[in-house]
Amino acid sequence: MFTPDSPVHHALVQHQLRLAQVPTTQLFDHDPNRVQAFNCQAAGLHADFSKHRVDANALNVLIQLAESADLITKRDAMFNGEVINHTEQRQVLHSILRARHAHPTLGHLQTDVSNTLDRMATFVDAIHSGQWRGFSHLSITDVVNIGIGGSDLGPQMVTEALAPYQTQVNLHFVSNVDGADLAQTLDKLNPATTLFVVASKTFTTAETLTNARTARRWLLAAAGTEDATAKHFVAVSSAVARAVDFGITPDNIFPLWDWVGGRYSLWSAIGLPIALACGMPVFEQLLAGAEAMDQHFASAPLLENMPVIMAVLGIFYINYWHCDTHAILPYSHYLGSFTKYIQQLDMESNGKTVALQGTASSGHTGPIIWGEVGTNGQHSFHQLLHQGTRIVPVDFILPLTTPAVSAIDTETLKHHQAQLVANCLSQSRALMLGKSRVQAEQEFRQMGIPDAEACALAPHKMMPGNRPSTTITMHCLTPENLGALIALYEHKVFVQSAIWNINAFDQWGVELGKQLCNEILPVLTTDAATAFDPSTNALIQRYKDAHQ
Ligand SMILES: O=P(O)(O)OC[C@H]1O[C@H](O)[C@H](O)[C@@H](O)[C@@H]1O
Repeated sequence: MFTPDSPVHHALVQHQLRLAQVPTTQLFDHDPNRVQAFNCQAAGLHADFSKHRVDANALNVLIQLAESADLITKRDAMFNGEVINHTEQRQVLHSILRARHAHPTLGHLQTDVSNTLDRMATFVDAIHSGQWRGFSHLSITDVVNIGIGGSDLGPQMVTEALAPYQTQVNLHFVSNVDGADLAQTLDKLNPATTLFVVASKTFTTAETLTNARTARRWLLAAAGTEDATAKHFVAVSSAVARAVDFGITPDNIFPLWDWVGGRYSLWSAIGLPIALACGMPVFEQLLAGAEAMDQHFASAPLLENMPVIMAVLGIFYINYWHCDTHAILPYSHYLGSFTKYIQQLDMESNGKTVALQGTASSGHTGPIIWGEVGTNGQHSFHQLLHQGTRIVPVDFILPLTTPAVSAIDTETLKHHQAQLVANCLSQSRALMLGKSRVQAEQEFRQMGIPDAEACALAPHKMMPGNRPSTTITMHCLTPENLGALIALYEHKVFVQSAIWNINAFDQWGVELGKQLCNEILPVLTTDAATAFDPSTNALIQRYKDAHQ
């Protein structure tokens, strides 16, 4: 448990005070073995933790913090299917979706999973072979995934990340209830060759159902017959009856289970778009990569456990260095949506103020996650990372090689990749080294600026340095490595929740907005009187005036 008055807590306060006085470069000077000691290798990923503001003593105490929170017991409880999501009375078993080896007690769930994978394979094959035909007997060329949150971000991020593996249908994702999202997608498509995947675990999500109904009207207007729904709509849901009520044929509904959280669901049939775009073998490679990370998390000693080290370092910065935010900066164009995906995973899981027992949690919990692909962020917000008043710990994610592309020859592509890598390594180095007053003055003098003025201007060029980062590298962004990377973050989030003693698997905060939306919507669309707070009433009036 995360108890602020414990000896471990006091030790960490002292370590922070001590380490705040030690430049990171000095940590390297004191420990010639630091690069080897502060790195971790697992499931095709390598993490360099050596640029962090910790030494072996501090890291040992952080690991004690994890031990004192009963991390190992909690981890095993999750993998063994105990009901750890106590507010929803649910097991948390996304790991079963990717477990190839027979689980000692959860074999019945593995059977359901494997039956669903078989159904997915048959379906994907029918689409790819052209055997599945639309209302006018044409085969399917385009698939539109209609879903939001966990029923959108995962498959969207993965298909983008695995773009070099895409050989089959064209994929589109519609999530926003703003009609422009669906309209812009439909504008490009031919109803006769378009298939919709309505992805919703609960099948109650208003945005998804509104988009799905409008898409169905668009289809039926072209097809002229209700029968077309069965040929152009499939669903992924744990609420099969609701999907049937919507008009989707039972044979076209892929199941999902309440032991899979929405933001952990891309490994289930929610990943159908991934299999449709890249093929079932690629989807299975993704699962295999995640399983390799599960095995590492389940068995490696805590001090050599990649998600555990990431998690405890994160806690050190949040609770002892008082860092509020954490940047995720992937140096890969293919990982353009990775940060957005981790935002949901991390912030929806650990954005909590209540401990498991219902009391207020002690200290801050989940970080504010933000970021952008390198090198774009460098020309935008990195200024704040280098010279802003706040320390922002960073994860740099760097595939070392990039897959061949058709429009650029291999040598030129290699040249681009070298520049990308040089940028990534320079950023983590610059964050760590900063720039001293002497260096800054010298640079101004070299520009021909007189001494006195160079001294006066120097503070503007100075950078504090000692800003911490992890660099995660992999040989290439393969499906396996991507699976491992996602699972790494899932487990990092879990470890932090275990130490903060919060439930990472519910999301009651999201519900209030949904409830209030259900109250406001009828007032916007009918003559019902507004009876909310004065600000909301006035805003509703502005909406009504705009629609006079
Ligand atoms: O899949 P659905 O039931 O439609 O839910 C979609 C999303 O809804 C809510 O916003 C939840 O907070 C998310 O965790 C979930 O992924």
